[in-house]
Amino acid sequence: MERMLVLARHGQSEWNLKKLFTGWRDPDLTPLGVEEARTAGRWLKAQGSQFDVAFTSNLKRAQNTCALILESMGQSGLETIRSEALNERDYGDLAGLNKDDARERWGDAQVHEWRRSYDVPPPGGESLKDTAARVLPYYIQHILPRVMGGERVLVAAHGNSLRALVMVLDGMTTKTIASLEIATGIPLVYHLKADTTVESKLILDKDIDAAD
Ligand SMILES: O=C(O)[C@@H](CO)OP(=O)(O)O
Repeated sequence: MERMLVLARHGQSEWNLKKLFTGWRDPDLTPLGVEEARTAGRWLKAQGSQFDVAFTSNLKRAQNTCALILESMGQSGLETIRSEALNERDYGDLAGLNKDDARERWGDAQVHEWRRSYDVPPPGGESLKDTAARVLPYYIQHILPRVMGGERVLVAAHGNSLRALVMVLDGMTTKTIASLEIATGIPLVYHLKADTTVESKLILDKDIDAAD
């Protein structure tokens, strides 16, 4: 039985381009972000993947990425389930601020701690631990049963909501998670064992031949 789970961060958003903390704000993809999503779909198609169901967040950069991936795989209209549980971490009072300005104001170390530590929340926002506390129950209750039932599942979401998931799948610690970055538009292709742990992981980047 194929237990395939593909995690894809959205393509570049308008606020990624402007280097603004985004969180639950809802900017759209840039033209580059649209292209990244289409390319991800082409890569997945080139390696023979098809999906049975897709999950995405309540934010349009992830929803549009999901739709563009499916479109370039010839799978537009596939069942797609949206949930706020998969949203980006809430960046609280930092949302809308420029990341370079924040580093000047609070210092590199503090800003890095807010962005990448496990349990230090940004002011008024969610830590990765808080984010995991909503992503993981949703994964266990809604996504994992579909994967274990033999369906091929796409999850199009966000840097930090996916870090919460990868932390568990890859068995990372609260320390090693601090150095994990998830690139825009690069799908992570997992196959799971019958006990729900990871059998294989492939990072689908440009080394994969995906000529049109
Ligand atoms: O601003 C955000 O919402 C996220 C993702 O772009 O930023 P960071 O990488 O700093 O967690």
